[in-house]
Amino acid sequence: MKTITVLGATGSIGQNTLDVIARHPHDFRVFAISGHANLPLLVTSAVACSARYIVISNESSYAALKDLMSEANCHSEILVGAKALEQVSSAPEVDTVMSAIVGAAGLLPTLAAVKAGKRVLLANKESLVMSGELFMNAVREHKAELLPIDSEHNAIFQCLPANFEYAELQRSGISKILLTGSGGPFRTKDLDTFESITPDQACAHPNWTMGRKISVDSASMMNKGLEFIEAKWLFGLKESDIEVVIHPQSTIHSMVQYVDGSVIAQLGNPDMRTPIAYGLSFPERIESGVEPLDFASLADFSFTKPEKQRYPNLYLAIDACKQGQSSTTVLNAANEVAVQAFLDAKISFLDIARINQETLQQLEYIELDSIAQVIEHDSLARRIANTILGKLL
Ligand SMILES: NC(=O)C1=CN([C@@H]2O[C@H](COP(=O)(O)OP(=O)(O)OC[C@H]3O[C@@H](n4cnc5c(N)ncnc54)[C@H](OP(=O)(O)O)[C@@H]3O)[C@@H](O)[C@H]2O)C=CC1
Ligand SMILES: CC(=O)[C@@H](O)[C@H](O)COP(=O)(O)O
Ligand SMILES: [Mn+2]
Repeated sequence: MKTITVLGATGSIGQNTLDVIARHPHDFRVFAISGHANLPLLVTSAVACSARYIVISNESSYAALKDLMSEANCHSEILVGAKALEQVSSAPEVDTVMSAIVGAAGLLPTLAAVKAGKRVLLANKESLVMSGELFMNAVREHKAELLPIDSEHNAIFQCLPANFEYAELQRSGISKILLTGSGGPFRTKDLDTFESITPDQACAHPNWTMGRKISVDSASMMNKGLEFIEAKWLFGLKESDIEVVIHPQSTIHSMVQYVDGSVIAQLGNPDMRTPIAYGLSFPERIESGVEPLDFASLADFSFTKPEKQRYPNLYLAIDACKQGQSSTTVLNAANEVAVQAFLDAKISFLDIARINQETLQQLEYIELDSIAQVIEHDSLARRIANTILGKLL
């Protein structure tokens, strides 16, 4: 029996995680779940999975949560604040932590799980984008077990040889990592019409059902840029080892190309319960609730290169990755500010890349030698991005 904490339990990944866990009541028990604004779902989830602890970010939600809990006859214990997230991620009873808070807020609780040597199921790609080298050093130092949940990285993990050693592509005969992306809902949309894109249009992903922030990132392909950086740190890659390929059907979740001409791909229906189940049960396999692929009804597989003009955010991210940690931290922060402003209908879809680019230009590159410096630099980038945003309003 494994004991699990689910950070971000009210989100898309969090709910899929609880769904997989509920299918295996003899294998997994839930220790703690966390949520932020969606208190009703937090309470129904806590009742359904019998969570011992519920963690919320803000004291201001406490009274409303208490009321909802007594109405639902929910007996979980409430913990509040950033330190409580770290506490339930590092508690001795916990074996596995699902890191599924969206954005920079996920970094410290995920690191707490790493430092406690847990099995960490990493959906929160922002942790690696913000602090890749420091994060991976902590994984090694504390002997944590880091398993990728992001579908592409989970696919790559499945396609690598079992004896793959970090950064040793040549030794395993690997010539390239092929990172696939759908191209999002605007892959064929006339570029002249981009200024009028609405948040709901951007969130209507052709294949995946996800939270609104990552959905906007998929539409701009910033998601693939963040994943490029994530792949670099997870597997110890050079930028030249990674090629981004548009595959609109999202059936192939990524591939590894070998020097003998073989390409090993991981395929499946676009449903996050597959990588979640793999992370929970690794190295075993468990049932996840995902429908098997029906090859007879699959549409053609197609592949193209991502156009620079259509996806400027992807290329900003690849350039930032080449520059190093300071640039990817700045880009992530600027993008979080810009995407939120777009979702709040304050700026246009095209303004997201404008804010990202200008923030990167305004901040000098510095070495970030500690997590405290990463967080300080993230705050500085948010202030600059907000100033640029203010001029657009
Ligand atoms: N969805 C997907 O299929 C995939 C997601 N990912 C990554 O997984 C992570 C989660 O994505 P997704 O599930 O789609 O996102 P959602 O927006 O659906 O869920 C985000 C979760 O984080 C919580 N949250 C939001 N803000 C804060 C905060 N400031 N402090 C603490 N908790 C907070 C939310 O709580 P509440 O809802 O209660 O406000 C919710 O539980 C992201 O990093 C994303 O990039 C990666 C691959 C695929
Ligand atoms: C499900 C998942 O892993 C997402 O990150 C997905 O990759 C989004 O689709 P895009 O390929 O369009 O970014
Ligand atoms: Mn992904």
